[in-house]
Amino acid sequence: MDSNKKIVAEKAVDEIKDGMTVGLGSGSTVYWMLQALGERVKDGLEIVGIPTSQKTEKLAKELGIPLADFSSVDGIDLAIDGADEVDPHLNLLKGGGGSLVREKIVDILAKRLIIIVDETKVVDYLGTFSLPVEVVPFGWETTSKRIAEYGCLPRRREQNGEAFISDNGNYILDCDFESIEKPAELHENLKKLVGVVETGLFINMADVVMVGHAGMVDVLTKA
Ligand SMILES: O=C[C@H](O)[C@H](O)[C@H](O)COP(=O)(O)O
Repeated sequence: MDSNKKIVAEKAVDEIKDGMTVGLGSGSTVYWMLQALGERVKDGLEIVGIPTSQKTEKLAKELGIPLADFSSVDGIDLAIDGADEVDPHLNLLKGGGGSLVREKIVDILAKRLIIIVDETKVVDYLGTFSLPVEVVPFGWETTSKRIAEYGCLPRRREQNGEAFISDNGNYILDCDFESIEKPAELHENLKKLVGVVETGLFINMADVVMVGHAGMVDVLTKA
C-alpha cells in the first residue's frame, strides 16, 4: 500500500520547478512527497515551501526544505496535498489527520493544486470516511447539535483519552454522514453555523488528482 503512496508522491514532485513557492500538504502520502522533495533540494532545486501543519513543518525542516510563511510570500505556485476521499468531480474530503484549516488556506491560494492518493481513496460519493469539521472549543456541544441536524452523528475526536486539539487550538468533530450527495451545499450550510471554523470538504479546488495503484499512476483532471 505504501509503495503506491510513494510512487504517486514521487510523480507529483516532478511537477516542482526551480523558483516555485510550493504548498506542502499533510499526511502519510505527503510524507513520501517531502522525502522526494528533500532529495531534490539536496541536489540543488531552489524552492520555498509553505507547510500546512506543524508535523509537515517539522519534517520539512529535518529534510532541509526551505520554508516561508505568509509574512514573506503572497502567492503559491503549486500545492501538493493528500486526501481521504476523492469523488468523480475531484471534490475532496480531507482532515483525517486534523490539518484541514491550514490545508484549505494554502490549497485555495495555489495556482495549481495536485492531490496525491492511492486507489483506496477514489469513491463515487464522499462520506464513507467521517467528515472532519473544526469547531471552536467554546460551546462545542451546542455546535455539535446544530451540525447533527444536517443528518449525521458528530463525535469529538479524542487522542490518548483527551480531546484532540488542532494546530489552531480547536476541536475536530468527526461526522458520520455515510454518503454526501451534495457536498457543496452541505459545506455551505455547515460553514454558516456559529462555532464552525471549517469543514473538510474541498469543493472544486483540485486541478489534478494523481492516483497510485499497482505500481502505476493514473492522472485525473477536471472535466
Ligand atoms: O488532515 C489530514 C490531511 O487532510 C491529509 O491530507 C489526509 O488525511 C490524507 O492523509 P493520508 O495521505 O495520510 O491518507
